[in-house]
Amino acid sequence: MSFFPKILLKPDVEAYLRNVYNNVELVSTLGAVEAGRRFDCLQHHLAHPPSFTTVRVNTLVSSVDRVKELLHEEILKQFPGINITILRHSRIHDFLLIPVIGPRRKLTQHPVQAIVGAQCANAVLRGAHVYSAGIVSASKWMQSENEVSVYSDVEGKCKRGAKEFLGTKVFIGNGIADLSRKEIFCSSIPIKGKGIRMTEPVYLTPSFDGVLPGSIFLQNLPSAVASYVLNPQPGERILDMCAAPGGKTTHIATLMNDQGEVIALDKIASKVEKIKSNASLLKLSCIKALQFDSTKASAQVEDARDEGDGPPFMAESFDRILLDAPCSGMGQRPNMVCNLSLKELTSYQPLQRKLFTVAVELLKPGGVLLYSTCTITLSENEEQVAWALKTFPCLELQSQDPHVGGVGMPGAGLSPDQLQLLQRFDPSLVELRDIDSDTMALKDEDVICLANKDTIGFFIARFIKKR
Ligand SMILES: C[S@@+](CC[C@H](N)C(=O)[O-])C[C@H]1O[C@@H](n2cnc3c(N)ncnc32)[C@H](O)[C@@H]1O
Repeated sequence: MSFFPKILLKPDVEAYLRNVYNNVELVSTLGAVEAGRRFDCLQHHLAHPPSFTTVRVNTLVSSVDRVKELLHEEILKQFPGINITILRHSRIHDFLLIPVIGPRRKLTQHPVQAIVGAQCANAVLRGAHVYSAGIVSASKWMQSENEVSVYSDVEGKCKRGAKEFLGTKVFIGNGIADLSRKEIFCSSIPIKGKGIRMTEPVYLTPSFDGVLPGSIFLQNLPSAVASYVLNPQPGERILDMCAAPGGKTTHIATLMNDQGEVIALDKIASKVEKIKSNASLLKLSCIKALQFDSTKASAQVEDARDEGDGPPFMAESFDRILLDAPCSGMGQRPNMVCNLSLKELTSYQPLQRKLFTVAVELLKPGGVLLYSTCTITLSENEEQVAWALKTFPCLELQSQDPHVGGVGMPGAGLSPDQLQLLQRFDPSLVELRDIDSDTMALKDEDVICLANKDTIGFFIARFIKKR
C-alpha cells in the first residue's frame, strides 16, 4: 500500500508527457536535470489536491468580508480546535483562499476498511464525504457507526462487494460508517446518500456542500483568472462557446454587474440545464444558456437570424468571446489514476481549431478572444497559439491582467516575448511540500504566491482582433 503516490498513467501516455516536459527547446533553456526534476514534480502534484480550496464570492449578493466571516464560523464548526486562516486574494478581488492541510501522515489506520473507486477518492481528497455508490468493497464485519479506514482502488481492480482486497490501495483517511456492509451490498433497492462520514481525511478540507447557497461558488483559481483576463464590461455582448457547467459564464455575468448579454452554449443538453440552474442560484439574469454545437455557431449570411437571436450568429457580432475549449483535462487535480489513452489525449487539437476558427469569425474587430484549457500539453496550448497567429493575421497576442501564473512553455516555436504574454499554471513549478501550521505562519503575500502556483494545470491566451 503506497501512501504518497504519483499519478498512475498508461506507459505510452507517460512517455508522451515526459517528452513534452523534456522537449529540445525546454531542455536547452533549463538543462536536462531540471527538466526531469520538474516532470517528477508534475506527476506527484497531479495525484494530490491543490494546496488551497478556492471560493468565489457572488459579489452581487454578498460582501467578500461577510462571506469570509461566515465561512470561518463554518470551518470552526467542521473542525473544532483547528485554526485555519481564510485569506482574501490580493489581485482576484472576489476570491477567498482556504489552506488544505496535509498530507497528514500520522493518522492511525483502523482494522475495518472500505475500498472506494478512484473518482470517489478524488472527491474525498477535495473535501467530500464517501457516498455509498462510491464504495466498492468493505470489511465483512463493517457495521454502521464503525470507525473505518478508507482506501482508493487506484488500479480499478477491486471486485464490487469483495470482503477483502489485496491489490494496490492508497489510504485517503478515516471516517465513521453510516451504513453496514450488508446495507450497502445486499439491499434490494439501490442505496443512495452518504456511506461514510470522513472525520480524519488525509487532506483536511472543509466541505461547503450546501453552505451559503447563492453566495459562494467553488472554483479553481485559474478559472477565475480567465474571466478577469477576458475583462467583460457591463452592456457588452459576450459569447461563452463551451460553457457548462457555467463557472466562468456566471463569473463573467457577475463582473458585468448582470448588465448586457452573456450567451452560453454547450453541446450537451443536460449540461445546459446545469448552466441554467447555476445562473438562477446565483440570481443572474443576463445569461442565455442554449444547447448548440459551437463548431456550427457562425452563420452563413443567408441563414443568419435577426441580431439578438441565434445561434447560428452573424459574423463579427460579439464584443468578447471565451473559448474554454474541450481538452484532455490533464491539469485536473487530484487525479491518482488517469485512464486516458494516448489516442484520446492527442485527439483534441482539430476540434479546438474548428472552434477557434468560429470564434475568430464571430468576434467584432477590436474584440477580445480568450482561449483557455485545463491541460498541460503543448499541442493543446502553446502549439495552438502558434497555429492561430500563423492562420489568422488579424489576431494579435496580448498581455494579461492579472498575470499571477507562470509564462508559456518553450517547445512550440514561440518567441520569448510571446511566451511572456501567455499564462500557464503548471504544477511542475511547485516545490514538493506538506501544508501544515508552519505554512499558515507565512506572510500573507507568500501564502498568496503559493496559492497562485499550486493550482490545477491551466492555460490562458488572450488575443485581440485588429480593426
Ligand atoms: C472545459 S469544459 C467547460 C467548462 C466551463 N467553461 C466552466 O468554466 O464551467 C468544456 C465544455 O465544452 C463542451 N463542448 C464540447 N464540444 C463542444 C461543442 N462542439 N460545442 C459546444 N460545447 C462543446 C463540453 O460539453 C464541456 O461542457
